Amino acid sequence: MAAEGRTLNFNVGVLGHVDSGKTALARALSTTASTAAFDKNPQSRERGVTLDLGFSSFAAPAPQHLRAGGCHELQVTLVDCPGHASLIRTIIGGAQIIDLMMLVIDVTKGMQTQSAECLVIGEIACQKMVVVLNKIDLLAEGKRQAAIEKMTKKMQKTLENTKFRGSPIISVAAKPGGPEAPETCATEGISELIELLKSQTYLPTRDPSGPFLMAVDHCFSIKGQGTVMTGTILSGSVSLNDNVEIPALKVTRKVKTMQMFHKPVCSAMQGDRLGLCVTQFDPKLLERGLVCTPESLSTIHAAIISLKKIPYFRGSLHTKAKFHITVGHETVMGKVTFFGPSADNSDEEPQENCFDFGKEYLYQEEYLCSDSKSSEDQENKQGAERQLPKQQWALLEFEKPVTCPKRCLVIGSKLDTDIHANTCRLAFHGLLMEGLMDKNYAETFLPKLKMYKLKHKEGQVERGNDDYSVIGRALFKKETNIQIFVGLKVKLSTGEDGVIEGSFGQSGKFKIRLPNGLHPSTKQLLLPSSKKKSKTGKGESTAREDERKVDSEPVLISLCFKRYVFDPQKKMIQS
Ligand SMILES: Nc1nc2c(ncn2[C@@H]2O[C@H](COP(=O)(O)OP(=O)(O)OP(=O)(O)O)[C@@H](O)[C@H]2O)c(=O)[nH]1
Ligand SMILES: [Mg+2]
Repeated sequence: MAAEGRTLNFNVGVLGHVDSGKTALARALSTTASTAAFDKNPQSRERGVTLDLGFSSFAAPAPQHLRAGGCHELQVTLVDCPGHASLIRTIIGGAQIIDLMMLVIDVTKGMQTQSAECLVIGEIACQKMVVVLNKIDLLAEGKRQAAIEKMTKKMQKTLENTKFRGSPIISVAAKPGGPEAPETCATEGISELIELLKSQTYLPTRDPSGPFLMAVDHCFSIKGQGTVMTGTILSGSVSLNDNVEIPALKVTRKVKTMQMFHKPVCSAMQGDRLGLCVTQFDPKLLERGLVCTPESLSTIHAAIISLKKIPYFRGSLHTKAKFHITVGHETVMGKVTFFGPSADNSDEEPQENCFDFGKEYLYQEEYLCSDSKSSEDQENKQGAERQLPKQQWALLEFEKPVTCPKRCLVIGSKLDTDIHANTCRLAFHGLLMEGLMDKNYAETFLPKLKMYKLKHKEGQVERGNDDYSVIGRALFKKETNIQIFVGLKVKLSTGEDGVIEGSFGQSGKFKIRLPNGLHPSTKQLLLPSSKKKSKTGKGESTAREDERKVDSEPVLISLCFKRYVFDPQKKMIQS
């Protein structure tokens, strides 16, 4: 192997709006490539392992810039992404394996809803992109060049605000004449695209450490040998005789043989496309799925993620709302609870790698973002109090358990949105910080999550009782058990600090003890006669107004406390 150099498997995702010609393009690429002159090795033409629908590949001698890195053969695996709902899963599933994304645009239509969604996914999951303007044969002959240039400019502008600014844009006709045209009809621009793809390849960082995880896209059995799973290694590495687990079937099997590029190998690692032959199991039970180091995946019922809203998502993100949540390779419905740093930690720098259970967190009714405000407004000093936290989290509670790797990518979307509604269905993306494996997490785990709500109640002083106590009202409902509030501190709008001493008579009234007594001025305010005294005025209108103000403005009582959302005792806490 060493003498002939390495073969690099480079994974290219083919994404785009429905009918933009992704499948046609993948087909044109693999056909053109395999019949092209550079494919001298007859062995590399034939397909050793049957590739599942959506996967195709072509081989080529490695371009010069890869040779320097010790790689002599290049295999490009095209991951042709199918329709909408499954698209999101496929991409997230392959997020770690797609080294480059081809965004296919129907040149007669330009950016469409799903093209935009693909761009969003690309921004989350991919590093590099090539835009392919397809169907140029549909442009009127005489105006073709001008139309291509116009669309190219438009696309450049679209990419301007993304991390793909300046990505190459190329125009092709993958299937000139459309579905009715004979298969032999000559394609346009495909060889140029292959050259472009080759020039865009790079030596991806592949990490053999950590648990082995492979996304299986095809599974079949070979008589007398075992069951073969083909797929792409998402993380870690695997060697002959390793035990691997198929979590969906809850079985463990031994690796008997392995093949890469039709050749037997003893080990393989992240990014490789592999055929893995293990001791027999019924291949029908696993069409697509995962195979991994035993017990390296966990099945979780809920999760804590760190997340960001996808700016193109027009809806708001409300606590208690339900989303389709893609966790690793599975998509389930889940309920979301948003939270952010506590008031004292709001300035803290984001922690991407861990979630600190020692800290306190502030419950949020919704994800906080600057959407509705202009960015100018945000910079404005006046907007300082609305300053956004640097990091926000969510608790996800799944309708059914999901099996996923640690730290996997999480995407929340509204897949039930009408696909013709022309809106981005992807709502947020994040990283799994903590998976909750216990089915009874609500009792066993959530109480450890110190997420609190700040509560503020306001009432009024009805009258003074004596120099050291007043009677309050309107702070509680009639039926509230005031007993549980006894001992809590309150503050009067006139400045005095007090403590709730107990209920007073019926109808929710209560007594407040003021350890430092009432201010003389407050006493004056609360005098029952103060209302009547006001008729003695000397005609000064301002004085009268003042008095009227006094009459109409009662002394307010404010009660502030915090309560941990998951505290089973619902204790009220004051600092
Ligand atoms: N005229 C013309 N038609 C094309 C071209 N490429 C694809 N088509 C046609 O466009 C239609 C859609 O092509 P597909 O390759 O199935 O598109 P897709 O993007 O894979 O579609 P989905 O997988 O359903 O999202 C088919 O009828 C193709 O024949 C092209 O270059 N020119
Ligand atoms: Mg297709």
